[in-house]
Amino acid sequence: MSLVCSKLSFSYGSKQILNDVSFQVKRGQFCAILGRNGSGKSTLLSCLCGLLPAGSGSVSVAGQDMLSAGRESVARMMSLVPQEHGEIFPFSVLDVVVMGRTAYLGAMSRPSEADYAAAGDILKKLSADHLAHRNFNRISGGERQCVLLARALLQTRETLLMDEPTNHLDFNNQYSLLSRIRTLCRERGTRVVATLHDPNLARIFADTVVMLKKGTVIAQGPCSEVMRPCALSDLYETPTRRITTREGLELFLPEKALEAPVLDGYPKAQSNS
Ligand SMILES: Nc1ncnc2c1ncn2[C@@H]1O[C@H](COP(=O)(O)OP(=O)(O)OP(=O)(O)O)[C@@H](O)[C@H]1O
Repeated sequence: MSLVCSKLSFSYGSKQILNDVSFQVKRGQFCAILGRNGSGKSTLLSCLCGLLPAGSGSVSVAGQDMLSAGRESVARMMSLVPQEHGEIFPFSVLDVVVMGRTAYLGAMSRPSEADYAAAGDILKKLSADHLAHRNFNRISGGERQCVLLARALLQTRETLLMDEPTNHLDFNNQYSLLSRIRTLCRERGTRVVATLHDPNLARIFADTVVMLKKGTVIAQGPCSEVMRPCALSDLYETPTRRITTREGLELFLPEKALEAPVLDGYPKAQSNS
């Protein structure tokens, strides 16, 4: 019961953005997509859920072909939390979350009390129930991110696509949110495909990683096997070192951080590769 992306390609006009991208994500697994700015991460998410038409290749979820499926069928199998979220009609947060039920409603029907209860329940699980009656346009960027995550979780239990979910979040909330997402997905068996800019967040929270360089997958597999300094040096085109904490946690830093003048006067960082 996997999401299977096979030989997916996409171009904007004559500019090839994705080249034969293939990977799989099982139920309950968190897959991080890593790559430099402009490497095609957001484009990949848009192609997976049919917002952009793939030039070739296939995408299936639990054996169901997503590229030929109708919008509602796709929406029941995949939900996308976008990177940017501008102002919308001044809906309450609860109304925005309940929009996650749209794919399940008939043309003229309205969300039921049960839909609203489920929306409130998801907000509570994300510790965001205090926002329920606020105007969506008047909450902070990080709070909006959380509300759109709640909407996506209400939309489907199958697959969550997240474009830079930590974008608007402070240092503490980045860890809180990813930790909650991982727990929720394990409990519900939801697959997560998330683009991340910080390889350390991927190392801590993801099960698998796909490294995308100029639209081509250069490495993929379990984080513990694939996330090596040489692979990250190649991906980000900057020499990268691994630092292992006393607790055994592996973290990565570009060498330029270790050489930065700010380290003057501090004990030298212990790096082991
Ligand atoms: N509408 C568009 N028309 C033409 N080219 C585009 C369009 N949108 C994006 N691109 C180009 O496609 C490439 C991939 O963009 P994409 O947004 O997928 O990269 P990304 O890896 O998500 O980048 P970032 O990490 O900066 O968000 C970039 O070269 C970008 O300039």
